[in-house]
Amino acid sequence: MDYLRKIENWKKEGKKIVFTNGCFDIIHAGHVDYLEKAKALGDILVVGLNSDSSIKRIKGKDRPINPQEYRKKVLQALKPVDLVIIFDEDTPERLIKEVKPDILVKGGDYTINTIVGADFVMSYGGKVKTIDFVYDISTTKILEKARSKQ
Ligand SMILES: Nc1ncnc2c1ncn2[C@@H]1O[C@H](COP(=O)(O)OP(=O)(O)OP(=O)(O)O)[C@@H](O)[C@H]1O
Ligand SMILES: O=P(O)(O)O[C@@H]1O[C@H]([C@H](O)CO)[C@@H](O)[C@H](O)[C@@H]1O
Repeated sequence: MDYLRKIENWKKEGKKIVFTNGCFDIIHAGHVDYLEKAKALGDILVVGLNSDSSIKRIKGKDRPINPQEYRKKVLQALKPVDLVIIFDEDTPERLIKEVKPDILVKGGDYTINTIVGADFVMSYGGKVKTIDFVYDISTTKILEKARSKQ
């Protein structure tokens, strides 16, 4: 797989790989803050992006608003993001096992115990971190606000 070759090359260059995942349906200030802080924990930021069908299963049939290729395009254009990989399962466990990141990151809505893949990453000495929310915003809140104005 092409993305794994890229990641292997970065590792050979001694770069620290940070991995996170999410839906990133409507990008907001919270996402940007989060991605900047995630990137600052290492050298390369790899983002696992939920496919459309996985979002439908997790968040309901009305989601996502934006299809995966559009979500990927926006995410890839953000400064801290080096690589976006779409995954189709409900959790990124398989992808985390492929990528073997040095640092696994999720938002402050998670604890180390609830982060999928945390045990795996810690098993080889990798680190697991959460990043606190600074902005009180989410894609769901944006949609609720927009719908209430209709
Ligand atoms: N306001 C925020 N501040 C910091 N991190 C955030 C914020 N909102 C989401 N994140 C983080 O961004 C990542 C991707 O989240 P996701 O795409 O599910 O965003 P969301 O806005 O919470 O979506 P939804 O409202 O649909 O659940 C997650 O790790 C999440 O913790
Ligand atoms: O940040 P969210 O929206 O809570 O996380 C989603 O959760 C999914 C999974 O159930 C927990 O890892 C995950 O597949 C998805 O990438 C989102 O992060």
